[in-house]
Amino acid sequence: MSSEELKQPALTVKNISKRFGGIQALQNVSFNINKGEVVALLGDNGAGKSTLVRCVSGIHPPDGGEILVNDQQVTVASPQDARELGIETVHQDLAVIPDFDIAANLFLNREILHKNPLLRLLGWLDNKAMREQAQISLQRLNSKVPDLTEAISRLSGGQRQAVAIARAVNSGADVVIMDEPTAALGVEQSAQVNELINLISSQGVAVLLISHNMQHVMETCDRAVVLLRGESIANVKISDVTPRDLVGFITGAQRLTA
Ligand SMILES: Nc1ncnc2c1ncn2[C@@H]1O[C@H](COP(=O)(O)OP(=O)(O)OP(=O)(O)O)[C@@H](O)[C@H]1O
Repeated sequence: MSSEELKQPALTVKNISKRFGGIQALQNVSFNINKGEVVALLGDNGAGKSTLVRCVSGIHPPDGGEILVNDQQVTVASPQDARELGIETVHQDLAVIPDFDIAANLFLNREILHKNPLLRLLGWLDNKAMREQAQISLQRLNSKVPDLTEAISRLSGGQRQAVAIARAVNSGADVVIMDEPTAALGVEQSAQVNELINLISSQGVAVLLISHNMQHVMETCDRAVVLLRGESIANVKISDVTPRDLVGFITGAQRLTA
């Protein structure tokens, strides 16, 4: 991807607002993520991060504002809409099915049907094709997972995370949103997930990362957007700030209007 293409916004949110009863969860939040950019979405508990992710991934309709994908205004009325628009979300619970094998999880909701027309009609799946493609997409992510027929329940946290990220990338997503991808992981597994994030961004995928871990943000992200009580109060390049600055924004001690 050329450096010009990398400057194009993959995802833009403009003046997104969302209220739940008496709580203004989001108030006119605006920012964009360029192709190949990794942007951290930061904020204290209750700041509005998950609500924003849910608006962008089609779970909550925003009360107002616009969402643009590749500079085109879109309506994201359901998670299916988000997927079709190239927005994939890796939620904290990962939504993997523990008893299914790796390949089956990679193709969840987009299974490849059997080549034989009669068997297709009966809903038979082409397991061989799914395993072959699963192998290719995990290799593309340099993921060290064991046998693809291994049940997800037998994988480590980092390997499950890799499968969930591979699934998102496998779908050809332009934007991948990750909710606390390393929260439950050890040091080595977190490093693996960081490598995956670097790799997919180098392939032009825009990444929005929710994290409470400032070291992870400093190592992995290009920019940070900070929410405070539903408002965006900072939009900064990581190379311009220290972890202390970020904590200052999160707690509201420092403010820098986006
Ligand atoms: N479905 C809902 N119904 C009512 N209030 C909600 C709902 N979802 C979120 N809220 C409220 O909106 C505000 C923002 O919540 P949100 O979950 O987006 O914050 P967050 O930044 O993701 O926090 P955390 O880091 O704790 O996950 C909070 O006050 C929360 O209680």
